[in-house]
Amino acid sequence: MTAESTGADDGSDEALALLREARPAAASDREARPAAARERDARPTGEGHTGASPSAARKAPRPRAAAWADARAIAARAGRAAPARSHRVPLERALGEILTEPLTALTDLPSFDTSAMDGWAVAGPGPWTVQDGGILAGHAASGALADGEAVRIATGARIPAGATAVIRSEHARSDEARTQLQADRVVLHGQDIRPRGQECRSGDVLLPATALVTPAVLGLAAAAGYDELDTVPRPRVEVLVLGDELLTQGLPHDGLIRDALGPMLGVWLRALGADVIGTRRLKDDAGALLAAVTGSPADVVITTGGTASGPLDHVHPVLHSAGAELLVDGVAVRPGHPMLLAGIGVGKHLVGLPGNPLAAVSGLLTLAEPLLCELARRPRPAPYTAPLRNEVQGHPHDTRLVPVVHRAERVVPLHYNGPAMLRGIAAADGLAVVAPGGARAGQEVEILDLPWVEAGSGQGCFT
Ligand SMILES: Nc1nc2c(c(=O)[nH]1)N[C@H]1C(S)=C(S)[C@@H](COP(=O)(O)OP(=O)(O)OC[C@H]3O[C@@H](n4cnc5c(N)ncnc54)[C@H](O)[C@@H]3O)O[C@H]1N2
Ligand code: MOO
Repeated sequence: MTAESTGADDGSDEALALLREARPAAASDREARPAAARERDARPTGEGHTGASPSAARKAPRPRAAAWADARAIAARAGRAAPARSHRVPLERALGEILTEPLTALTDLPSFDTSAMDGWAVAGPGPWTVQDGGILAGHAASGALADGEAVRIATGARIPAGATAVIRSEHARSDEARTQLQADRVVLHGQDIRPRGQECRSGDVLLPATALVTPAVLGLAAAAGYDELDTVPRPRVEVLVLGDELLTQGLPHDGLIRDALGPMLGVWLRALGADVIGTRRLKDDAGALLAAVTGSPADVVITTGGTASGPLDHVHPVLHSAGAELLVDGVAVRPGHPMLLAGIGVGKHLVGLPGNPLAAVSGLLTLAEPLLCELARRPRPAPYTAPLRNEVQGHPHDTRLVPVVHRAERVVPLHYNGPAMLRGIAAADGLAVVAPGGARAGQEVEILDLPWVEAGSGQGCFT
């Protein structure tokens, strides 16, 4: 490995480091492990869960991991295959959702002939006799103008019947008595009048169904008379954070560690367009997990941890008990290879993210992102590539996802990209997809943008 290359963090580096140290596990190390972990090792196999035995799940041969691109395609297909849904929501709740009905104008726009400028409405050629008063925006129709008459008018006000043009205040002069008006320049017929229906006629299709509701679409919908819109609801997501070893505050102690995923995933999922209905922390208890999974009202349940084959890794046996269909069971990607995707009912899915935090991010972007995007019927961001500034060492047969930051037309692979680390991804603005075998400096690699730095996909930040 060159000084600038980044290692294949498939766990082998950590394993080699341990071997090199050749240090027998000290009794104090063993004792420092959480009581729950000691208990879980001591527990007879199969205890503490309902349904299929974890040991059976452990011993059953696992199917071959899906290739990374195949796993994403399967997740996307699962989302597309879910039954189409639509709801009617007030405008302000529709932002970031996809229209299920065309946006058809409910009115002409403008809905009346409108003054485009502050000035005078005039009828026929000048000079004009100025009428008393004036017409302001929001006022009902005023009296008609006869040829040779003018009246003060504000931008946005209704053009009186008979008016043939608007003259801007700065382009005309009235006499001292303010009864006669003279134009400073040629007055063109219809100038500075926005005619009714200039932008659209009632019934015109302004946007097709499938359009993304952006802030501008909300403005257009309001202008065109809408109070509510028919859209694809955001997929409802519930996050279940598993692990007896997790603390929700304070410093790590006695083998317990802070939960890094609970604070991260809910907001990340919202940035991916999900309606996160809750984040629950569960102990390593198969019964509790089964109840949480089968009782969840969410369209997508996201679990963290428990995907591997340790004694308290309950996700597989619980899915078996729940009669789930495993669509992806392991992905040839580092980190994150134990990630999984299962169908848990009509239109309902579970994404099992591995517990190691960067591995969980990998699962989020590999499986949850395409699934959620398709469930919400949102367009997938177009894939793009960027050249690497530095060589990245590859995994022999798995894809690697490596945190990178864009710098001067290139992407710089970041250190601290081990499966249990968040330091690299916290400084990153994307993940480079490095094919098995690695990539040279200068080589183009696919980049997965992080949702808050996404540019050009039209979905904005934290929608
Ligand atoms: N025999 C094998 N063991 C493991 C394999 C394997 O292939 N064979 N794969 C390793 C890999 S890779 C990963 S990733 C993990 C996945 O494990 P689980 O999904 O079962 O997750 P846990 O065992 O519950 O946790 C793993 C690790 O992550 C920490 N963790 C869990 N949740 C959180 C959280 N919310 N915040 C911060 N850290 C968390 C946990 O304490 C563990 O250190 O399995 C390997 N083992
Ligand atoms: O590397 Mo594991 O794949 O930590 O998820």
